[in-house]
Amino acid sequence: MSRHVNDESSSRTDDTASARDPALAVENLRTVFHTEHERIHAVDGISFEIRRGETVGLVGESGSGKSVTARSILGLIESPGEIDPSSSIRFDGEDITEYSESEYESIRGDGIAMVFQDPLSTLNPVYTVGNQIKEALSLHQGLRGAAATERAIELLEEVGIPDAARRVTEYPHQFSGGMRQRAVIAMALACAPEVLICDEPTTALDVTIQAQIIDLLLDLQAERDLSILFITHDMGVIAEVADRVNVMYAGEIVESAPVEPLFAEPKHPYTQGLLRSIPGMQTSGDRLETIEGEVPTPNEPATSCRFAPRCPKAFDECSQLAPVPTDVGDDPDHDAACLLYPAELSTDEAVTRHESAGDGGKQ
Ligand SMILES: Nc1ncnc2c1ncn2[C@@H]1O[C@H](COP(=O)(O)OP(=O)(O)OP(=O)(O)O)[C@@H](O)[C@H]1O
Ligand code: NI
Repeated sequence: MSRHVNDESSSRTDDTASARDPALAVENLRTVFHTEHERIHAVDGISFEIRRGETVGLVGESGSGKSVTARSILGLIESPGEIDPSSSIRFDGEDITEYSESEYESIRGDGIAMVFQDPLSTLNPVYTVGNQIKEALSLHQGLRGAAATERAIELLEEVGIPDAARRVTEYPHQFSGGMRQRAVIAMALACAPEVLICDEPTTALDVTIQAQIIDLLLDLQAERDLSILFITHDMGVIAEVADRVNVMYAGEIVESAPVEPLFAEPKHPYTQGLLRSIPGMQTSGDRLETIEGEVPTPNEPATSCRFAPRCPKAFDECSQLAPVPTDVGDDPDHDAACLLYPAELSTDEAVTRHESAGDGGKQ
């Protein structure tokens, strides 16, 4: 959402534009679930990009729409869910939201791979870990037999599994939780993806193992120039992994910034609340704060700020007008969807700005 008109036109005239194009560009993604009684706007008009070799974090409390975003990118939304036709997800120069199931199959794994929270949802208990990696290698790289076995062992070594030549013949239940997640990452790498989506990949693991898996992902990214979308509800993890952060709330991105300014100067009251709720981040002497209340289910179109009922800074207009992503100050890379911004304007002026941007598009 920081794609300002000038950036776009200048990159088009540049010879190296394609090399600098983002690996993945999500624009105005809307994913709706039609249930018997309501329409749930699980992802409600979000835009972000992942550049090559970059890790973009998507962070927010439970129910904010992170996993639906990931599943939308991979073409895994099933009835009663639907991606609105006005949405676009560009990968390799094409809008993949228009892909058929067989076209999606051709990019899943090869182009965009995913690592889930629970490795057992990816690993099949009845096949050895090695055979599952070899299956991926055969499908995506055309490798079979001894060459595939050799490559599977290499991949297990690459993800830090000791004694890989022996473990390649073992079953998932013979692996510990951390080793299983490493094996899943090896499977994802077997497809040599450009983009890796990690949905809470460390949430089920204890803290030490969690740190090891994060280190592994960062190493692999540097070696393979991977673009990573890292989904978590944990601000502490985001601080370690992300180059850029998108904060999600009730289907919307409420703040977007490179990681340093996001932590140093969070602008959206929701981000400020999330940061106060991580141990060690609150001002000394304060008790650990959590944000009161829960993420509402976005079952109506946004006609107000969805965070307003929980927001300590809310004023009347917040419940009457939906804010749009806005530059918060001088940094064009730092946006917040909040009526408090742009900060240099008076509240009335800012409200008017959001009103007209909401009618005619974004800022
Ligand atoms: N199949 C479905 N049918 C109806 N609603 C759904 C479906 N899948 C997700 N939702 C709704 O979409 C919203 C976003 O869910 P999502 O799983 O993306 O949240 P999340 O941010 O990943 O949360 P968590 O941190 O708990 O994983 C929620 O309100 C959820 O109830
Ligand atoms: Ni989720």
